[in-house]
Amino acid sequence: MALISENIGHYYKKNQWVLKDVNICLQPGEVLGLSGYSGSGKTTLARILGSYIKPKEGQVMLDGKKIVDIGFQPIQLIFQHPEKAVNPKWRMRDILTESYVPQQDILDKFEIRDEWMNRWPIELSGGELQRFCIVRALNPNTKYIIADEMTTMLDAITQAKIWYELIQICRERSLGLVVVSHEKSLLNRLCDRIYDVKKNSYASAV
Ligand SMILES: Nc1ncnc2c1ncn2[C@@H]1O[C@H](COP(=O)(O)OP(=O)(O)OP(=O)(O)O)[C@@H](O)[C@H]1O
Repeated sequence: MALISENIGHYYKKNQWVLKDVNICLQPGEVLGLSGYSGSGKTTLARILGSYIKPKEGQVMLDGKKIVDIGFQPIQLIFQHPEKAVNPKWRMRDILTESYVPQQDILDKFEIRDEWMNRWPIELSGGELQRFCIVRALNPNTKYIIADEMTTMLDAITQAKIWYELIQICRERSLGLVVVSHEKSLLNRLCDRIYDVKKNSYASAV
């Protein structure tokens, strides 16, 4: 069930192309990095891959088919700012279980404590909240995860723990993972391949 972007092009202001002729193929279980300087279009591409933005040119295909907007989305995005990705009027238990009920072992892996379940989002730290967003994205029907600067605001130890667990789960379940980051060292450590958004080309992770 490959995730393929065919000749993607996008602009926000007419004819000022942010992306042009982007062709990406991501296989299940593969970890792909998106690199590029600030403003090069990484987030734009991530949102196109996750069907948050319809590109001006080209299309995204999953398993040879166009992605439909209705129903559960098999491509899940995780954003840099978890507080913007949750409903502030919902308690954490409801946020977590909106689309499925995670098993205890996955909550343990991400060190999500039972006492947090009755809290409101504002009563958790950014790192705690992000762990809920990650587990929420790991619905059994998820096929691809797109993580856009997901751990940028976390300390190095928490960052390392989260990536370790997420990559293990992705490998076990054969989920494709797109890691968007401006940190080349992080991408080199995590990814099988890296796509440079501005150069429109792949470079092998070293
Ligand atoms: N909604 C929008 N309307 C207009 N221009 C936008 C919009 N979103 C992004 N842009 C512009 O498109 C370009 C690419 O932005 P994008 O956020 O995709 O880059 P990025 O590589 O993710 O940057 P960063 O690393 O700083 O987050 C930038 O010049 C940005 O100003």
